[in-house]
Amino acid sequence: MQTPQALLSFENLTLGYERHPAVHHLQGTLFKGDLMAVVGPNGAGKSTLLKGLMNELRPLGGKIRWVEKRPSLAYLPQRSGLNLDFPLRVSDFVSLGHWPRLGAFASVGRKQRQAVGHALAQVGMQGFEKRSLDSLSGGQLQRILFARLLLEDAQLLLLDEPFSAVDEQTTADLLKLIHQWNQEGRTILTVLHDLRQVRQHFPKCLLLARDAVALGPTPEVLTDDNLAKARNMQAPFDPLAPVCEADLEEAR
Ligand SMILES: Nc1ncnc2c1ncn2[C@@H]1O[C@H](COP(=O)(O)OP(=O)(O)OP(=O)(O)O)[C@@H](O)[C@H]1O
Repeated sequence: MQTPQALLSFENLTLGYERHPAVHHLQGTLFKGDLMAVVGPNGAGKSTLLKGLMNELRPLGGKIRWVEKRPSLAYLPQRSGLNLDFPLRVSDFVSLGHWPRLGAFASVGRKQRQAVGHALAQVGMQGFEKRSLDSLSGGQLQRILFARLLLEDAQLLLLDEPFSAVDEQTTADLLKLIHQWNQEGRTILTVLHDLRQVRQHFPKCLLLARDAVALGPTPEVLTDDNLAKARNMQAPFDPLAPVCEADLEEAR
């Protein structure tokens, strides 16, 4: 078996908003080809961590160290953060997945149109090319978002609650795609709430409750003890709280 190669390390990483931390002093390594779930209570900092990886947030402290150069990244935001209620054609929307590699102003040729058709077929949405986004059901929309991810062809995939409000069959189909991407050597970080799903499909896990409770093989992370710790550590985000208690402690 090959020795796993590190993709990035979190070095005492603190992320937050207006100087108030939402993820504290995170340490750990993500390896190339990891299939990792990020779990924790509401407000634990899971989406914040993905935003940090996307460079949407600058660390308040510490850093993310990419071992080689930053790989290509694709991000699936939480559905609640998306406004897709406009009459864009499905095929035009999925075509946007070509942008990161071709640029926004490149013309879409026959090869790219075929790739759109192929991606739609892979998510079971062939024949939907001309439908408008605002006519789709929630599960169909999620399949379309996955089709766009397919075209992005990124090495690191960040998925924020990809199965929320999605039925069992759609979840099973999308999980299959995630496994396929992983078998192709891509690294996948997925925010999830369903621990049964995590145990069944994600060999590695990061349990967050603003601080990292544990990171490693899923059976070692999702223990009763760790889950109880996560529940106890979870404190509501307080905009009036000191900037970071751990930092204050260090300064004393
Ligand atoms: N733009 C923002 N400005 C200020 N605070 C924010 C902002 N976004 C998130 N927060 C706060 O940061 C904390 C972590 O939020 P985050 O969305 O990362 O949690 P989460 O673990 O993804 O939660 P959930 O499971 O509910 O989606 C929360 O207390 C949240 O209110």
